[in-house]
Amino acid sequence: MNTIPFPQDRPLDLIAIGRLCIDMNANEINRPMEETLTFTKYLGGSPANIAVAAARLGLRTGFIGKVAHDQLGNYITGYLVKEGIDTGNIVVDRTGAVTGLSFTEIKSPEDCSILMYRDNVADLKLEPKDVKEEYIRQSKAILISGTALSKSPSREAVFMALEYAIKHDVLVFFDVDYRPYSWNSPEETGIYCRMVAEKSDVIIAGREEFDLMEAPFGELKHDDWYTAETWLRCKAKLVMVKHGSNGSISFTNDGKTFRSGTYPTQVVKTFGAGDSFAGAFIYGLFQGWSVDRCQKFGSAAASIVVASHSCSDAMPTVEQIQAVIDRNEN
Ligand SMILES: Nc1ncnc2c1ncn2[C@@H]1O[C@H](COP(=O)(O)OP(=O)(O)O)[C@@H](O)[C@H]1O
Ligand SMILES: O=C(O)C[C@@H](O)[C@H](O)C(=O)COP(=O)(O)O
Repeated sequence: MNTIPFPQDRPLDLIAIGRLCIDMNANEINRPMEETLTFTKYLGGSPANIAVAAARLGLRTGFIGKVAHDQLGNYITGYLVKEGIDTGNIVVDRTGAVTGLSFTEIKSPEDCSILMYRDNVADLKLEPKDVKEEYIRQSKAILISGTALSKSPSREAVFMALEYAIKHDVLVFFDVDYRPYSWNSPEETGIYCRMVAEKSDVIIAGREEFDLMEAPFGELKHDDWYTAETWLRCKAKLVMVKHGSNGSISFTNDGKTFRSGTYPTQVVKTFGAGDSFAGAFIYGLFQGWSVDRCQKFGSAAASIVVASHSCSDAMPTVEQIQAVIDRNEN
């Protein structure tokens, strides 16, 4: 039996919901932002990156989101169409909201940061009425990105999607994707993310992100086993804790634990690791692979993306990921 039992006979594998943005990645790497002169534009936003990763690997992927009514909004939708992602449920904002921008600073391979411009962004204007029950029931799984919970009406739209997913046995992936800039306080983040995590089938997050959700449960434990126990007691079938360059550890509701290290690579920048990891990991679960194998596959995908300049554009194919695994096993 598969670790994760997906519903069968649905035209779509995965629908991502949330942020559709632009990454402006510094061309002059190993310099602070103040001295960076030029940037290259890419599709960005964590769920958008994961959707691209999944589609490149062959999953039938769709998206629920809102884009600005301008050239950047057109660019985003056009990019997704080129990747074979269904954009029929991406709505164009008519309130004058703008596209979220992420300017990346690559000071060194270990020292990277992101400067986000996210005031009045179109993605957070997604409304409950933009989320169609009929669309969600056509998919085997949805992917919720935590940042979409940071403001209304996007927050309510996500809860709507979550309820439709549960009603139609659509599997729920939750990637916490904590971006402090989007939230009023860590407490607010913890409360809303916890409400989704409690109803999710697979939770993917870093140590700090789990800590945010676990804070009100008592003294913070910063402990992966405590995390597993907390969330597997709810609805989760699988809990994935990411530890950056130290790899990841996952726990399943049949009591198993899996660890993965990382694949050696020439790191250009650190961001994009999580999204490529999630996309490839999710793909593996769809193939019915063991969690162990999915985790390695995710890790190999991340090693390719951290060695590249972009996130979305660099998402690898199955063959490219397999080549990394083979190279390191021989
Ligand atoms: N420097 C690195 N080299 C190779 N693989 C990496 C590196 N950093 C992260 N990874 C891989 O990507 C996964 C997710 O990375 P992480 O940094 O935890 O996510 P996020 O980008 O969401 O913070 C890790 O578990 C690991 O497999
Ligand atoms: O999510 C964003 O808005 C920015 C991303 O597009 C960016 O490339 C990034 O930070 C990727 O995140 P990660 O995979 O969690 O490192």
